[in-house]
Amino acid sequence: MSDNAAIRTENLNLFYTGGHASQALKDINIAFPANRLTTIIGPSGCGKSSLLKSLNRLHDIHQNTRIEGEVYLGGEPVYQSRRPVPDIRSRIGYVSQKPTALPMSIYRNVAYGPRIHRSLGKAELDDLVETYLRKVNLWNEVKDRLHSPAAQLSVGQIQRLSLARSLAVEPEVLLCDEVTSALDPISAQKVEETLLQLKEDYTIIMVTHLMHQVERLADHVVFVYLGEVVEAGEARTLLNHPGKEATRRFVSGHAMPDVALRATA
Ligand SMILES: Nc1ncnc2c1ncn2[C@@H]1O[C@H](COP(=O)(O)OP(=O)(O)OP(=O)(O)O)[C@@H](O)[C@H]1O
Repeated sequence: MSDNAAIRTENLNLFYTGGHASQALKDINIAFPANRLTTIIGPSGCGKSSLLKSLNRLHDIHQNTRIEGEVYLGGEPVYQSRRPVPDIRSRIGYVSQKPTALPMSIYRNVAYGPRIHRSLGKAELDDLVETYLRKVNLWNEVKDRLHSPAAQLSVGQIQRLSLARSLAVEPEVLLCDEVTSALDPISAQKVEETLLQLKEDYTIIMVTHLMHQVERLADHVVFVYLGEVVEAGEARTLLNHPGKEATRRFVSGHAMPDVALRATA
């Protein structure tokens, strides 16, 4: 287990217990290194998003899931914890593939989380909003219309605003679920550039389908297949010299055998 892990899982299992009961994650033991960008890759339906969401207890909002095992954030348990779940989530930000603006101004989108967690004066909030809009390279585009509805921004701008909103509560870890998949190529490039800057200061864990994005952004890669971690390691090594046959097939673009998950007995 890596000493510099920001977040790690221990014997993590996830079951969907609804009509089509299945085990989506099986005995996941994985460490995500601090201040690195880790991409989670694998064929469609193999459990990438399920793994990402299990890291900040996003499955809690669905009744038909069961989690076994544990996630440790900086050594503290995420599941067997006495802290309220919103406290835990404030330490692990999540940005989804669907760019979403809260129905309020650009300014208030960024100030929303910090206002819940801390009491801040106007000058402090102004500073905070500018800081996080700058961090996501959006400040210059919106500084003259901070109090306009955020919904008036382009989809690509809204995705960078979503990043700013997540970062404004000062998480240690940022989870990104295919955050460029809904964007045009130029907007996607801007988000990628932002992530490259952010990874200096944050632990970023990102699900992506795009191998060229993995090559551009990843320091570390986790390859998931059929709900299991097949292989994880330093990006260049894993991509160029995979240790497992399944990884080699996937990174070289071969079709993978059926990824339908096995039903639980
Ligand atoms: N809420 C749910 N209830 C039941 N099954 C689910 C639920 N969410 C996901 N699954 C199933 O769990 C498996 C893993 O899904 P998941 O979305 O984690 O895969 P993925 O690798 O992220 O896929 P993709 O790349 O297509 O987004 C799939 O078989 C999926 O159908």
